[in-house]
Amino acid sequence: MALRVFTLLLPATALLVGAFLVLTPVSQWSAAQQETLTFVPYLLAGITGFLGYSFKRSRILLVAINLGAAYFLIQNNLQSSLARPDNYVLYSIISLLLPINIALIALFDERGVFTPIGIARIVFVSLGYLIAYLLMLSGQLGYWLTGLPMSMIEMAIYDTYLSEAAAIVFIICLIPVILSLLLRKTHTDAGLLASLIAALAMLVWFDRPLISPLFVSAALVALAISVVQNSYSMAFIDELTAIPGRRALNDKLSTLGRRYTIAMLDIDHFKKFNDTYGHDTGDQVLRMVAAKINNIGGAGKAFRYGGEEFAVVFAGKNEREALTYLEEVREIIANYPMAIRSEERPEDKDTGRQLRSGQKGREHVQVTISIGVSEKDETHNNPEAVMKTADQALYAAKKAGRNCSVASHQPRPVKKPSKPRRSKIDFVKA
Ligand SMILES: Nc1nc2c(ncn2[C@@H]2O[C@H](COP(=O)(O)OP(=O)(O)OP(=O)(O)O)[C@@H](O)[C@H]2O)c(=O)[nH]1
Repeated sequence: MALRVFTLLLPATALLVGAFLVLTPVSQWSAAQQETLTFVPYLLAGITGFLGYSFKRSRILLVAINLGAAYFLIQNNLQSSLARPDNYVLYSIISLLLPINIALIALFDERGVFTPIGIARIVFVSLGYLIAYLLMLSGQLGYWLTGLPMSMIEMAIYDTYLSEAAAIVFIICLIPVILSLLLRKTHTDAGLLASLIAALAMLVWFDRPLISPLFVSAALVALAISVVQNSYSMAFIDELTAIPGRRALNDKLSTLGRRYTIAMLDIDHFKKFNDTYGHDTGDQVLRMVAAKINNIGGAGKAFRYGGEEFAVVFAGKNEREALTYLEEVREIIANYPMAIRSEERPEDKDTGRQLRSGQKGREHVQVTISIGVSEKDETHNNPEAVMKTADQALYAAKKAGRNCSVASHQPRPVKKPSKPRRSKIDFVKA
């Protein structure tokens, strides 16, 4: 899980670090260049918001509005000293609206933009900024200063402008944003966390020249990237196993060169497994098997072909070379004791008795896979033909007793199945 979250956060982290690193060089740009830079966030807010709308990522659209509106107020009303009462009140309002809106957006589910709830959310996110803007225009904001709590008036936490109250709000708002990322593990949630951190950095170092255009731009680009990554995942990554799916396999097959090997892998007696332990435990097994296959050596690329069938493509390798890695992964899976929760007791009485005699609470099951493998040669000289022969070899592996690999050029199992699984089906790990 940690690796997945780390991968999700990688582009956003790179962007924020990049924005921080260019702060000093950018402040040495000419006045005209700096002026141009201040328009970039508007453009990015428009593009990101449009992407969010087009790809039905309403939360992305809402954050783009949130960042865009805050940036508009900063650029138009906060380019003079924060010692002015109205400026400080506006700064304080922005430092509360930004994190609170992001935290609420993190809690929202995805909804259509032009639905009553979608429109209500857009109004809600924009309203605070609109009211603040109108009050600022009327010159009344400064009068509020006397009404603000002391913790907001104290200008500094150490040497930053952020008030203690705003700092506490930021910390509280981090909780739903981080929880949403850990639970949903989506690119959108990674973009939301990046936006919150960018907002915090911008407000903490508020007096640094061009901090707002740079950090708002970094957050908006991170959000736009998250939309693209999300669409890629939906199209190419299998949702259940989180490894590339059939479409990604077709893509890979179209790029193969002169030498390659394709393997087809299938979980043995998976129907019986599902019937015995239930579909949810079956899904758990599929994820475990996919994870092991995905870690295969020899630069093999794993795909979920469909159902309980997987494909591994070895570019630049022959059958013999690929078999070393495939046999390795077959044995890893065969020897892996998968713990299942005790409430997932099998319906089958015999298996249940065997399970109960094992470790209480942590029952272990074990599955095996069969493998068919084939390389490109003169007769099978395109990926479709190679896959077909790999499939025939897989059928031969099933007939030979399962839990073994068969190569198309050598139609006997590479290694005799240590535990043939033709008739007696037993998933319980001894
Ligand atoms: N839990 C779960 N089961 C799935 C999924 N996709 C396919 N299956 C099941 O996989 C089973 C495949 O069964 P079969 O094709 O008959 O093959 P098998 O039982 O594995 O037998 P052999 O391949 O001959 O060893 C079916 O029961 C499907 O319902 C899935 O996403 N989740």
